[in-house]
Amino acid sequence: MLRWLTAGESHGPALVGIIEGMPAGVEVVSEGIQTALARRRLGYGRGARMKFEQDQVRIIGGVRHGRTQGGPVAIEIGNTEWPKWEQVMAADPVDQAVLEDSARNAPLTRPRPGHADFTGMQKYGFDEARPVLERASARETAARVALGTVAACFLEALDIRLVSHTVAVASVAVPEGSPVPAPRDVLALDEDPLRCFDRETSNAMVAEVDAAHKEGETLGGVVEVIAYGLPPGLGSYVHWDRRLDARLAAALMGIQAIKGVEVGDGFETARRRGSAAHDEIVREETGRIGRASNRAGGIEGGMSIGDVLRVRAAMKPIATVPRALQTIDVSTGDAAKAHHQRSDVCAVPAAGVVAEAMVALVLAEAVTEKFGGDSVTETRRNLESYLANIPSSLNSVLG
Ligand SMILES: Cc1cc2nc3c(=O)[nH]c(=O)nc-3n(C[C@H](O)[C@H](O)[C@H](O)COP(=O)(O)O)c2cc1C
Ligand SMILES: C=C(O[C@@H]1CC(C(=O)O)=C[C@@H](OP(=O)(O)O)[C@H]1O)C(=O)O
Repeated sequence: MLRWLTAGESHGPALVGIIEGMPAGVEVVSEGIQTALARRRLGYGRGARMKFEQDQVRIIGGVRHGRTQGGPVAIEIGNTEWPKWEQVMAADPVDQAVLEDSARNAPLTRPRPGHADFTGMQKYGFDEARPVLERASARETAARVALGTVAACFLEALDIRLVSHTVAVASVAVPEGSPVPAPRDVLALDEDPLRCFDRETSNAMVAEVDAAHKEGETLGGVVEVIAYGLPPGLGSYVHWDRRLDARLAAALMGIQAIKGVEVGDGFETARRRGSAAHDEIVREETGRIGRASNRAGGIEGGMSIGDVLRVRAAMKPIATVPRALQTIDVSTGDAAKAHHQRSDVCAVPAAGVVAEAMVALVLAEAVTEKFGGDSVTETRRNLESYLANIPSSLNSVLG
């Protein structure tokens, strides 16, 4: 069983992630995690905070000399901005006079529509939004990306590789039928300002972000995660919570601001007739039993079919709109404008990197569930044995 948790606040000293159940022998190094975290900070339209704040990675358990040991892997992501927040976010009680003097501690009583502020205050009994936004903030996704990197290293040892890219920013979308990126395209994707695989669309996305910025607006969009090298049979049709599509949807919906998930052609499939909706089963030149298309996104019956997996997540526009929205100042009861100091205009490229991490975690969990193994060598042996034992009349596996 693979399980994982994160802890920490947006302006706290550090975030912490723990992943338990990772087999021994997975190659993991701090530098790899640091690189993944740097990718999460990329993207045209992110706010000033992404530039001045740095993530400081420290693996504090479960890895020795670059390999997992079978125990829980714990990763700390220190925040270089902590000294500025030491009083406001102190775990232990702080002198009230010091807090009252601190501009940073000014009560946030004008909750932002679209964020967790208002309902979080009602639910947890706070009279201002600071304690809510500290945990609701997507800063927490840094810990998920760190854990997702460990999951991706495990998957890579089994020749399963993931790629994510931006397919839409607001209404600017890559043309229907555009080529999808492969693992070899990751460097080029990371160099693109929007992590978009289509140069012309990327230019139009940059213009869209610029226009939104100028007008005090924010934007959402759509990201896609693609996984290559999956065996058939991860997940199951036998129970709703064992379905791979259900688990991927929950994981992606669990990312802040994600409001929709599509598997394969998703909503477009619902508009098609049956004969144009499914992926016909064909004998390929290699003798392998394959599919004539990939509309289903590599999942049927809640199981991976051994084809390329494609899932998409739709992100709503950033809630902290510079052209601030109507709210109520809960300290006076009067109508007011929602609080706004700074924010991202568009964080869709970062959401793609987070989505990739979430998909890696779900796939790693599904792999450990099906193939087990206390070491990655054992997992690999079990996977190869399973593939070798699929009867030739059913063989959809290459090589
Ligand atoms: C990578 C990333 C960056 C984000 N940056 C901001 C931001 O700068 N300002 C903001 O108000 N919301 C930002 N959000 C979105 C909020 O976290 C999100 O709107 C909030 O949690 C409420 O969304 P929910 O209703 O889906 O929970 C970001 C989300 C992600 C995934
Ligand atoms: C810090 C990160 O994202 C933050 C996520 C976020 C939010 O409300 O979700 C709001 C912004 O923070 P602030 O309100 O302090 O400017 C983002 O910068 C990060 O991704 O590392």
